[in-house]
Amino acid sequence: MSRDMDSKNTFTYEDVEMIANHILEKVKCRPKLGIICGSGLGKLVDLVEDKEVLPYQEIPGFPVSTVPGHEGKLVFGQLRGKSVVLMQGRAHCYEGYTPQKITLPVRTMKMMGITTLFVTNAAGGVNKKYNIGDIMIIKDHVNLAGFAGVNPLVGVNDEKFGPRFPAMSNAYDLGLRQLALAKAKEIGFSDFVREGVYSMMVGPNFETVTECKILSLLLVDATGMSTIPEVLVAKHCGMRVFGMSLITNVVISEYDSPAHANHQEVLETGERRSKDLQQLVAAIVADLDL
Ligand SMILES: O=P(O)(O)O[C@@H]1C[C@H](O)[C@@H](CO)O1
Ligand SMILES: Nc1nc2[nH]cnc2c(=O)[nH]1
Repeated sequence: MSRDMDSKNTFTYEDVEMIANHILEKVKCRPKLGIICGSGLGKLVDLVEDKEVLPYQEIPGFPVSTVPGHEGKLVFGQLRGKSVVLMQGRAHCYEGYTPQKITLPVRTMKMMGITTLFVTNAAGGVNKKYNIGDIMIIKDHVNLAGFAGVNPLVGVNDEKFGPRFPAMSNAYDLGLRQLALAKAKEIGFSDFVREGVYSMMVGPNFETVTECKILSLLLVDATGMSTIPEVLVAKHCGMRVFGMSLITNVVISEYDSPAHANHQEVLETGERRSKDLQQLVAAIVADLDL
């Protein structure tokens, strides 16, 4: 397929179909479950057996992540007896990509037959009860980037993807949230697994103190720089969505505090919690009906 796809910022239905077919020609696996791994969470691929790996550079049009903690590989294989594809790393708008480009992999997964999407991310804890290392099951989001016009669904709408005005009141599937909470209890994780609201600003800077105070007033529990564009596109094309944030740091909400957020802490918390995240994801996937 032509590499012209790489310079595109928006993709037609036919473009996405071509990219999906290109991938399916290269791998044997035919998954129904897709998992996007957030910053420092790429070790989730350790759960996968019979791996088939495609670097994003080899997939026409796919944005390549430039951020440490995002490998940039599509990993197919078996996870607890289920066929799965993991995105080991994602691209973000703050890297200079359009919202349509960072969500191309989601539409491509849909076209490859994925019906359920798990999205994960590293996030800063806004809720004062949250601790570093907590896992938050996402029950809803506040699309702050969307308030500023950053939304992958802006533009011409092709009904073959989904409706012009998609509902988002049920973005994070209730059944999957209940399954995740039940599994967390079963494996003894209830003390650090919570349910809450995620928000996204484009980044790449972390929040100011006043921004953190505003997030708290907006009922946000954890904040990051990703996930929401992917969820909007996944819901638009009819996928079932489940989301999880690892609380890698707590946001700074006191003026004149000497503490500050940094990406190293984000990666270190991801590393420290990677086994727990693997255990929880494996337990959920084992009982998932696809
Ligand atoms: O890809 P995610 O949302 O997990 O990454 C978060 C947001 C930034 O990319 C990075 C900041 O440390 O972590
Ligand atoms: N915006 C934002 N993104 C994050 N990703 C990980 N931690 C944070 C944070 O504190 N703020």
